[in-house]
Amino acid sequence: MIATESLSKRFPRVTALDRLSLDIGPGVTGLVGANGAGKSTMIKILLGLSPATEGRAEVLGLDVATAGAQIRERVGYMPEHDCLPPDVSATEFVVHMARMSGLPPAAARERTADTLRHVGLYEERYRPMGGYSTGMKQRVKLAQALVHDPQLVLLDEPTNGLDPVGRDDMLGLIRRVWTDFGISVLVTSHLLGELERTCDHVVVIDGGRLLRSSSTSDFTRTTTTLAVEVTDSDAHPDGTEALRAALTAAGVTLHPGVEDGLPGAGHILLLEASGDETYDLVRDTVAGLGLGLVRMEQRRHHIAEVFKTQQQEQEEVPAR
Ligand SMILES: Nc1ncnc2c1ncn2[C@@H]1O[C@H](COP(=O)(O)OP(=O)(O)OP(=O)(O)O)[C@@H](O)[C@H]1O
Repeated sequence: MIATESLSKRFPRVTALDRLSLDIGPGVTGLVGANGAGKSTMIKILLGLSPATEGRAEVLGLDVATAGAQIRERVGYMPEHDCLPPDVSATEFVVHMARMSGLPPAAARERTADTLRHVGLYEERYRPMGGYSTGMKQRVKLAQALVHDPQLVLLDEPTNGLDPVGRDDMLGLIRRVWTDFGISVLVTSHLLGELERTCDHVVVIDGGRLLRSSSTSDFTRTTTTLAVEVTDSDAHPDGTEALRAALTAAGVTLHPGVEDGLPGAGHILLLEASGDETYDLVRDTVAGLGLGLVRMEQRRHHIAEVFKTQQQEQEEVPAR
């Protein structure tokens, strides 16, 4: 879908992208980085709106330097900032964008109604957009990116300004753009955690440089850490501590501290699972103590943890 080779963009004072080489396939891909990392610059280059200083990039097999107009016919774009005219309704605006993309009037109206319904805008779509909430505006911006049935959409910070519920809704919609319509997505965010559930692949950039590009499952691969939560009992008013003592005596390595568990149950113990025998040992120990087993699960990495580790490693490299 997208391939870049040693792509750089230098402004007089800042290098926004620094020799970035990427290969992004179909599905939902997250482009993540702190503010100023170069995400918007990358999107503008991919759309053929801003020339790269060096290197090359292809979108859907088309060269961004020479085929910008063809790329924009096949790619939808949701800009980061508010760009909606306040006096027109969502329907008028999205029909206009559909017509600009070359759809005939009847098809433009039909696609607009379908797309606005898909993003969850119903009666409100006839009201002027100036009175819309941020969430509604983000939905209109997403709708106009989808209305001409592109093969790929580039979404720049679509969850910006949304509260946690609005953010979850938007992430669900983005996921469905791929699963329901087969339209690939490149979505930028400065929040790593968001992308974990939404994306198949994550690209992390920092200061215009590639930190990591891999599938989300590689980021969140399972660890050898086992999380165990038990109930208390009359004989063991602190079931968690009783289990900790019994497992330590049985030679299991436990991580220090406990995490909060489910309301009404105990805390969560974290221990090293050397193999299946650890599972059996935990089960038998819990049963032997007469406690209830609430959970026993293998922990997964969170993307943010992996990212933190990488940053720490880089910071720990001694200066030469
Ligand atoms: N037209 C420009 N002229 C000069 N510098 C620019 C220009 N556009 C972007 N930059 C600089 O390039 C760097 C990358 O900016 P970019 O907007 O791509 O970052 P970003 O990751 O999208 O962050 P944000 O989410 O805050 O927009 C920043 O340091 C920015 O100040």
